[in-house]
Amino acid sequence: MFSNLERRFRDVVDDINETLIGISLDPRLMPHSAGYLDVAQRPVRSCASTPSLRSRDGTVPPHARADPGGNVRVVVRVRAFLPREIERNAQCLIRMDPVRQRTTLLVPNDTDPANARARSRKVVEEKTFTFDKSFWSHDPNDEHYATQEDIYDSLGEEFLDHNFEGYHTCIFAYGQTGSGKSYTMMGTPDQPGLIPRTCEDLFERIAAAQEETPNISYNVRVSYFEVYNEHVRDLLVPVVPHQPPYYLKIRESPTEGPYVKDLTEVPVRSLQEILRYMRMGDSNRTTASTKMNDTSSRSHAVFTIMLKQIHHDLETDETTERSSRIRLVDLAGSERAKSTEATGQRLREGSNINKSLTTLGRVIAALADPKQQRGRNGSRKDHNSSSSSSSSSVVPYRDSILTWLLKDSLGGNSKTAMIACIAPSDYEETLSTLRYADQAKRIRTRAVVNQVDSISTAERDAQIAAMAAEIRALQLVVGDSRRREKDAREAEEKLEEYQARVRTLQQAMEERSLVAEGKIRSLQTENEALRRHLRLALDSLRNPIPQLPAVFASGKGAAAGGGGDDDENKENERRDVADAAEKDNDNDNDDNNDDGYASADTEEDDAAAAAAAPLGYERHADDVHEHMRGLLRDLDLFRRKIGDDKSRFLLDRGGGQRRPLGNMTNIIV
Ligand SMILES: Nc1ncnc2c1ncn2[C@@H]1O[C@H](COP(=O)(O)OP(=O)(O)OP(=O)(O)O)[C@@H](O)[C@H]1O
Repeated sequence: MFSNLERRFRDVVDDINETLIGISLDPRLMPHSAGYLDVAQRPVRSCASTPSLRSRDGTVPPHARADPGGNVRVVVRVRAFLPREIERNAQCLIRMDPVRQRTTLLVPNDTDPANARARSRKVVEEKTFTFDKSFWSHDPNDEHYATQEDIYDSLGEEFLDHNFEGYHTCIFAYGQTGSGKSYTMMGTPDQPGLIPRTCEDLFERIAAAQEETPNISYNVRVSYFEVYNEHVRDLLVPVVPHQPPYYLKIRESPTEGPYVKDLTEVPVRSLQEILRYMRMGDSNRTTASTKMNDTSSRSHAVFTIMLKQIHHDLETDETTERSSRIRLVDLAGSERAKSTEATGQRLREGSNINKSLTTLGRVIAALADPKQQRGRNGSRKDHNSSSSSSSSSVVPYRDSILTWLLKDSLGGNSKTAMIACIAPSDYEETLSTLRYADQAKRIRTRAVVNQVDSISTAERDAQIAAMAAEIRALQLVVGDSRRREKDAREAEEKLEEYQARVRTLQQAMEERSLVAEGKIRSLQTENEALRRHLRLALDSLRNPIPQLPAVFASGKGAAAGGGGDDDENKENERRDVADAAEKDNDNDNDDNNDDGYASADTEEDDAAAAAAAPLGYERHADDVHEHMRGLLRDLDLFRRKIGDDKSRFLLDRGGGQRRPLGNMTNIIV
C-alpha cells in the first residue's frame, strides 16, 4: 500500500513538472521565460554542411548574426612555370612558408632578360609579406603543392558557409596578365576552379539540407556580366553576329547599392543547369591572345549566385527568409604594354584595364587608410567624382565601373576575399601585386545577415490581404482615372468635331453672305435703274400739255415723216415745244412792251391766221391725235418693260422673302 501511494505521489509530481516545463517552453504562454528569445537572438537552423558548422549542433550561434566586421581575407597563389618561361630558363623568385603563411619575393639574378627592367631599379631587395594563406602551386611534386581542390577547401567552402548564414560574399582574383586568375576562378574541365566547385558544393548542400529538413525551400538565381572597356555586357545574352554589342546601365539603390539594370538573372534548379549558364557566359567573354597569355581575359568578369533560403516552422507557423549573394570575380590582368606588345584595340583594352585596376588600387588604399576606417565607423563618405587618392575621407568608387559595382563588396555589406595570383619569375609585377594585396588586408567590411524576420502565417495572410486591398484600391483609382481620361479624350474629340463643324458653317455663312451682298448690290442697281426709268416716265406723263404747241410743227414733220424714229421724234417734239413757247413769249413781249397794244403787222398776221384757222385746227387735231397715239404706244412699251423688270426681279429673289416694291409696283400696275 505504501509503495502504491509512493508511486502515485511520484506520478503526480512528474505530471506537475511536465506541465510546468511545457508552460515555460511555450513562449505564447510565458513570454518572459528563458525559452522566449528575441527574434534577432533566436538560433536559426543552418543548412551549412561544412565541417566547421556541422561539428556544431546544426544551428548558427547568435553572435554569427551580428558580425562586428572583419578584414578582407587575402591569399596568394603562385603558379607553375609556363612553357615559355621554362624555355628561357626562368628563375623562380617566390618562396613560401606554409606554416607562417609568408610569401617572399627574391632578388632576380642577371640571367633572366625578363627582369632586366627590375634590375635597373634603385633598390632591388628581397621582400616578405604575410597573408591569410600562401598557396604554393608552383611545383606539383612538392608536398605543399596547393591544388584547385585545396584552394576551394580552404577558402571557397568557408565562404559558402557564410552564404548559408545569410551573408553576402565576394571573392576576386587579382594579378598581372597570365598569372593564373582565370585558372584559379574558372579552371579547366580537368581541374575545375573556384566557381564550378562553389556551384557543385552549393547544390550538394541544398540536396542534403532538403533531405534533412523538408520545410526549407531554396531559390537559386544566377547572373554573369563583364566590364569591358568601361561598359557592362550581359554574358547570358547570346552575342548576335554583325550586331553592335548591347551595353547595360548601372543604377544605385539606397538599400541594395549599385546594380546593373536589366541584367539577366536566371533561376537554376540543378548543378547541370548552373554549369550550363556558367559555360555559356564564359564562351561569351571577351578574350584575346597576347604575347603574355594565349587566352588573355580582356574584361573583368563577375559571376553572381543569389541564394534565398525560406524556412517555414510548422510548430510556430513562422517563416524566415535569408538572402545572400555570392560574387565571384575574375579581373582582367594588369599589364605593361611593352610586355604584351599590344597595339591598336589590344592596347586600348589594356589601358582601360589598367585604368580600372588603378582605381581599384586607389579604392583599396582609401579603404585601408586607418583614418578612413575611423571615418567609416562614424559616417561613411564616398564621392562621385575623381579626386586625389591622398584624401583619406573619400573613396573613389565611381571613378571606374568596376569599383562602382564592387562598392558593397569592397567596403560594405560583404565578407570579401582577394586571391592575389603571381607569376613565379616576374619581380616587378609580382612586387606590385604583393603590395596591392598587402594593402587590401587592412580593409574592414561590415557584413550583416540578410534576413527577413519571421512572421506567422496569420500575419503574412493579413499582410497579403492588406496588400491585396491596396492593390484593389489602386486598381480602382487607376481604372477611374483611365475612365476619366477616356471620357476627357472623347469629349475633346467631340469638341474638336463640333469646332470643325462650326468652322465649316461659318465658312458657308460667310460665302453665302458674300453671295447675298452681291445679289443685294445687283438688286439695288436694278432698283436704281427702275427708279430712274420710273422718274423719266413720270416726268413724261406729268408734263405732256406744254409740249403740244411745239409738237404741231414737229407733228407735221412727224406725220410727213410717216412716224419715223419714236425717240428722235419725241426729242424733236420737246425741242419744238420749248422753241414755240419761247417764241410765243417773245412775241407777246414785243407786242406789249411798246404801248400796250398789238402792232399793225401782228394784227395782220392774226387775221391771216384766223382765215386759215378751220383748216389748220383740223390738221392740228390730227397731229395731236397722232401724237397721243405715239405716246400711248410709248407708254405701253414702257409698261411692258416695267412688267418684265418686275418679274425678273422677283425671279432673282428665288422664292425667298419678297421685298415690297412699294409705290413703284402700285404705280406701274
Ligand atoms: N596553378 C596553375 N597550374 C598550372 N597552370 C596554371 C596555373 N595557373 C595558371 N596556369 C596556366 O597559366 C596560363 C595563364 O593562366 P590564366 O589564363 O589563368 O592567367 P590570367 O591571370 O587569367 O591571365 P589574363 O589576365 O591575361 O586573363 C594558362 O595556360 C593556365 O593554364
